[in-house]
Amino acid sequence: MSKPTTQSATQARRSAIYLLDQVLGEGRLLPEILAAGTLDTLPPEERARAQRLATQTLRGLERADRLLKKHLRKKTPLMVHNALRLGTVELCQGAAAHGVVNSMVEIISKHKRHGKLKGLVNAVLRKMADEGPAGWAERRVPRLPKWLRSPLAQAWGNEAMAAMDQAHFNGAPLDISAKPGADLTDLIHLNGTTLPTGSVRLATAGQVSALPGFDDGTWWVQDAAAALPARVLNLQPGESVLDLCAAPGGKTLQMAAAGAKVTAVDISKGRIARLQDNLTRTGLVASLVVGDALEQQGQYDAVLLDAPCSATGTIRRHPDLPYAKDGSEFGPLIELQARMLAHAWSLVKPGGRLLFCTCSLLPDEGECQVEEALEMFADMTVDRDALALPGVEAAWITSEGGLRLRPDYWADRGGMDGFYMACLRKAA
Ligand SMILES: C[S@@+](CC[C@H](N)C(=O)[O-])C[C@H]1O[C@@H](n2cnc3c(N)ncnc32)[C@H](O)[C@@H]1O
Repeated sequence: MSKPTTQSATQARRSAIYLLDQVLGEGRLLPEILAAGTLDTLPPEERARAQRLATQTLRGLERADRLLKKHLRKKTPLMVHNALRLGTVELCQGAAAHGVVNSMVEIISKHKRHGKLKGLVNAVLRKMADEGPAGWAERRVPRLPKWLRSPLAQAWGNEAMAAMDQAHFNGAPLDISAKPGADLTDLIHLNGTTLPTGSVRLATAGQVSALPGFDDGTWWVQDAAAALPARVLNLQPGESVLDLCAAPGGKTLQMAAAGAKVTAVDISKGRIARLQDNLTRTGLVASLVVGDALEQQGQYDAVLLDAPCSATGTIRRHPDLPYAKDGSEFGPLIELQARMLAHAWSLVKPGGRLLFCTCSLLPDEGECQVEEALEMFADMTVDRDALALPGVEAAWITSEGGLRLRPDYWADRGGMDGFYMACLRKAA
């Protein structure tokens, strides 16, 4: 990556502050802000840099606020506070002081309403340049906001919660799934390793589309945990499978690559278009449907339901989530998941199977859903044998027979997304 000019570095910082304002002030998620085309006028490198800076700041937000606290006696406008937070995180993570301070002072001085606070920004960031880096290392690992940390600590215990905080702070490497038999030697030579479950992990990736094999469509980006539901389902060539809530399609690609006849359904037209792009690039085939999972009909050898959920398992990649959300939508989501699971069950042929999964850390969106379904449907059993896969550890298997994955697992390998899955068999 080339070194940005002073002007483009300042523009990336200005955009990063805007992203932070939107997440922390308006409760919007980063992907939603970016999908609205807000940063589309920036050159791709600047856009990527703005995104990276905002993400880094959200991961370190609690530390930055603790360091800034003693220098901010009065309430500071959010935009100025976010500039200070970003500046603090950059300075504490090794950026050159003059670049960061000059940039932030320029951004604030040109701001219509807050221009008069440029002196404050200058003074505080100069102090941060002096004391910040040492103070940074001494502060505790940033914790999730209480509204989310409390239920997770209650579910998994304080020790696990601390390990999950660490995993969220560390962020996530890039994981790759490939077509069966694909040769990924070039990726492995780059700086990749093969994980025990078969995914390939790159410690540092840079621009994904520039990596070897991307243009040939031999692989796609997919977290190692997210790659397990399709492996557990273990489709055989020619089997019919309904992929509910399918986009952008990591699991669709796996199932199509296994030779199954895949029908992929998603309610979002835009996300189905991304799924189509992924199929085109990889040369794989699936029938795509824009529609509501609850309205699908038919009978399939297998159904995979990746139900909409809190996405709390993906905070390593999406540190905006705990700040943009407040948990108020969890109740309706849990209720929707139960309805979807019941409907999906009606679409499974006798003798077939349903793979239920969510990228959530909340038992209400995983273990509890399956326990309740098992009570409700007399013809449903859990297929524990389906979990006997390379790399799946016995300790991850739950009492009801599902697979619980958490971001603190594989800590020495770089973690994994939080996920829950269970393979449910219908009586023949
Ligand atoms: C967790 S994501 C799916 C990820 C996907 N399975 C994959 O592997 O790439 C959840 C998806 O559910 C879709 N969705 C939400 N409500 C839906 C509904 N009622 N019917 C169908 N899809 C829905 C969303 O548009 C979103 O794409």
